[in-house]
Amino acid sequence: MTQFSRIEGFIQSYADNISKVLGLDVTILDEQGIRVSGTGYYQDLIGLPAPEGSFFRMILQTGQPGMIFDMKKNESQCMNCKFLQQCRELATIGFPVHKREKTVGVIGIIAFSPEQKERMHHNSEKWMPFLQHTSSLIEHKLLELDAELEKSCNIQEEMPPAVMNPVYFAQLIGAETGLRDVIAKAKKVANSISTVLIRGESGTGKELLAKAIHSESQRSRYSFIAINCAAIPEALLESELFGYEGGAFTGSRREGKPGKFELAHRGTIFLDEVGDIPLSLQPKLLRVLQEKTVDRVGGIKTFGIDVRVIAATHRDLESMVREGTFREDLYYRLNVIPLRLKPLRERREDIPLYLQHFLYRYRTLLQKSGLALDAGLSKWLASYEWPGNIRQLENAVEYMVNMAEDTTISREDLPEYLHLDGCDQMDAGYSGEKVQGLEQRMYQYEKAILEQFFADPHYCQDKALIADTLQISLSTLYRKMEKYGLV
Ligand SMILES: Nc1ncnc2c1ncn2[C@@H]1O[C@H](COP(=O)(O)OP(=O)(O)OP(=O)(O)O)[C@@H](O)[C@H]1O
Repeated sequence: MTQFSRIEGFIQSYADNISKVLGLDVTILDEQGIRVSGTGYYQDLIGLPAPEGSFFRMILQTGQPGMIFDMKKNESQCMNCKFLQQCRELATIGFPVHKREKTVGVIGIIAFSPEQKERMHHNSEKWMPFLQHTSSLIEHKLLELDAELEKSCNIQEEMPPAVMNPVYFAQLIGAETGLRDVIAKAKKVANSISTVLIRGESGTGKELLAKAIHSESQRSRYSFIAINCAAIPEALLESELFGYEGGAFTGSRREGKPGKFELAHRGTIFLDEVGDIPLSLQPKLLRVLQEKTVDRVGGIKTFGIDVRVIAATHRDLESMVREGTFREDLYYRLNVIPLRLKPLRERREDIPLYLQHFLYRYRTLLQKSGLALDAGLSKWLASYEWPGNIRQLENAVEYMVNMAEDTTISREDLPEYLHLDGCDQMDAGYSGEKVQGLEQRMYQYEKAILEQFFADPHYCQDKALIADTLQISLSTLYRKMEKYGLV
């Protein structure tokens, strides 16, 4: 979307009026060469790009007005036009629209009949200043719009930024080991405006990484606003994200309420569980991401926002796009900088670091400073699959520190579910062999089967064949690939 799309109605009324006054067809293009308004023949072409190499595109490039009084003879200006053979125009005048010295559009008037062509020929000297005047009016309208947007931004600027303890990349456990690559990428894009999409299972540290990106960016003195799209009922999510005006719906505050996007102005918004955003809201989110403006629910004003977007999901968005539950255009808009956080089972070297980190934290918090982990238990914990990832590991350590009665945390102090998951088979002397529960064994087994297929040259390029052979649907295959890190 360009600046013209925000004043579409205004521009179309100009096109209609010029057409009436001059008795010719009118078309107006935006800076990308998209027809934003048109009369007569051009009405049906609104929203479509002008042909590559066409006369109006040339005006966009040069920023100079131009006329062609005989399209058939003046082939030099039309020679590169991809539409030349089908063109029915007889004569045309094109005038650029500038904004602060930059060419941001073109107004064109077109003759289709010999009589119109004749009139254009005779009146061109009078019509040029007229077109220039129209162009200035459009520029004026665009500048007015900028000022309005700026004003709405300034109002937001007066809001105090939300307080958040900064998180630095170096503080993240695994920054030098299992997370080194992803953190290196995150550092590179910390100051960019591009949208980041963090993928990873639940509890892998997506929100923490988002906070670190914000903390190490130039936006860090403004707000980091997080919203969990899965946790808010569909009926409320729209007003939470985009805000509402007073009286927008029953029970709403009289003075209205800014949405998370407005609150994040100049800062960062973290759209957690973005894969759970309902289809009905996806077009509005896409519009906000593209146009960087927000319309509150029940409002008529548009707020300009300057927000860095970081989204996260544990969902297989590609499958969702294929199944039609997630819009493809929104997916591409979000997935500009993809970052993937590996689950703990794929970076086992980090598990002892997390164990030590959380042990230290809870020993201190619970004032049990002398507490240590039994060596055998420590090895077993390092070999465990941790389906809930870091959150689960932290939770287990907190539980154990609470339960421990003497200076060593032992098997008896483990949460119940870990007993069920195989730790009871651990010898007192611990053999060092990994002991796994049924769920973990199934996991390894399924992963190994898929890895075999992807290592086989006969199958590896043909996912449909793999899905057929395993008698599962293609979307199930994609889900499993995501789960086992085979994408
Ligand atoms: N690299 C890390 N170093 C230290 N602590 C971490 C790290 N990653 C995650 N944690 C901790 O693990 C817990 C879960 O992290 P976080 O909430 O960021 O995960 P998430 O992937 O966003 O989870 P969900 O998808 O369920 O929302 C938090 O307590 C967080 O502080």
